[in-house]
Amino acid sequence: MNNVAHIPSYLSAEHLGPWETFLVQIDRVEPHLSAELRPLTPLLTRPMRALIVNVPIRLDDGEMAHFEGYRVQHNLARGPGKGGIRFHPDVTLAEVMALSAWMTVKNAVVNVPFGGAKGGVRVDPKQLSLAELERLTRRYTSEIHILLGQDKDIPAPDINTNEQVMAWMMDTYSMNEGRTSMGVVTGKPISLGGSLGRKDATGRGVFVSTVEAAKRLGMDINGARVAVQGFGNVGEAAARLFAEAGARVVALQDSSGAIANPSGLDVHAAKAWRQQQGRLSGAPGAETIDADRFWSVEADILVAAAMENQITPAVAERIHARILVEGANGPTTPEADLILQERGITVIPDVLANAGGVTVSYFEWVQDISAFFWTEDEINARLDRIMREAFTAVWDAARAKGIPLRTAAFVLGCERVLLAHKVRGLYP
Ligand SMILES: NC(=O)C1=CN([C@@H]2O[C@H](COP(=O)(O)OP(=O)(O)OC[C@H]3O[C@@H](n4cnc5c(N)ncnc54)[C@H](OP(=O)(O)O)[C@@H]3O)[C@@H](O)[C@H]2O)C=CC1
Ligand SMILES: O=C(O)CCC(=O)C(=O)O
Repeated sequence: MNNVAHIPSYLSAEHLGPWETFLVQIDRVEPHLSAELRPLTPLLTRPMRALIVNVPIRLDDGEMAHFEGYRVQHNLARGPGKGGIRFHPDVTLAEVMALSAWMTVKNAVVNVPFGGAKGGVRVDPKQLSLAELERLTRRYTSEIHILLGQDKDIPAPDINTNEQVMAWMMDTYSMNEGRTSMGVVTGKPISLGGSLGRKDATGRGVFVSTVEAAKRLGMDINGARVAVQGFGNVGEAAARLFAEAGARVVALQDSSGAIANPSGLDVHAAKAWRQQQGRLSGAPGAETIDADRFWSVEADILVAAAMENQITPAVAERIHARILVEGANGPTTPEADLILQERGITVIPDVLANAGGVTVSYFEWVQDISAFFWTEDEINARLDRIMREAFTAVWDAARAKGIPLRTAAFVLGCERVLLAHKVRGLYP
């Protein structure tokens, strides 16, 4: 069956966006699923639940503003919903559906006991004051309250949301419940039941999975040239960890533009500059380059840690790197994926490469529920082990079957999800 042919009635064909990418990925993986589980594939091509909410807030000047928000639970077969909350002007239902579906696959790839969910509000948070952002977060949390709970659906940070936003979400949920619920949100501040290691966890997972790939490809991380798109939670931590391991970070990009230095950038100085100026471009010790030139920079490893659909066919033709690591969700279009494959570029797919964040979110949830907290060394050691094991399982399956890492990761994740459905049994 061609899953792309299946479009839910609430999405128009023109507005499929990243959901179409997900459906193409499912089309590509379906022939490789076991004969026993393949007939259940349609369960993955429809989200289980999608809630659309209006988020009205009073702005500081007394005017009312309305924002559209979403929480989608794609699949709950393996456990409560888990996935981040995005505040961005381009958020759509189709995007949140895709992000929730990638969470389903990702959570299964690293075998954490969660289903897939994701949420978002179509808003440019850079235009809001801190007080407006807090009102928006609290109202959105109240509107999606009916879906939330530590055993139902557990949000976390994503683009433009951080520890403070998670603290407001946890507080709003707790106020509405009349009790303090630590485990309802992860990525919280340490002072509020957050976990050591969560802040860097996604970047750390990106780093660990790249080290594993480099080992198998005979590439030394020490001295390797690395370019990173996105310098937020994921990209900054990844760039820092690569630099600490002796790699040369030769280019960085945020939404303001790109900076490059073939001899290596000072990641700490770039971070300090961005904190002061609110942008990367113009950072000292680097050449500010055209955003499009970023993709042609001579690098061995390219980390995409910004948004979806960044690696288009035109970009895929120009990439120099031997390894593309998807720190972001859905950065590569399905057409570009085929070009990268033909060009022999190893793509470490999002559902594996960026799974470090949700893995430490799982640790945070376990710590909150058991009210017993671990050391950072324990957390990092457990994270590294889970990432290495997941990478090895995906790499070995890809080599054994002669398929790309993305397809192998999807086979692993989708089969775990479909097996849960099969064992639970479908309603007659
Ligand atoms: N946070 C997490 O734990 C996880 C995040 N991810 C994924 O990683 C990606 C990044 O998330 P996260 O780091 O949390 O988000 P942040 O909001 O912390 O950072 C996003 C970064 O991407 C940059 N960016 C946005 N749009 C563009 C663009 N068009 N071109 C270049 N750079 C751009 C932003 O620049 P600027 O600040 O200038 O706007 C910022 O530097 C997303 O795809 C997210 O879904 C995946 C797993 C877990
Ligand atoms: O930490 C989490 O629960 C989810 C993080 C996330 O949104 C993602 O992995 O894309």
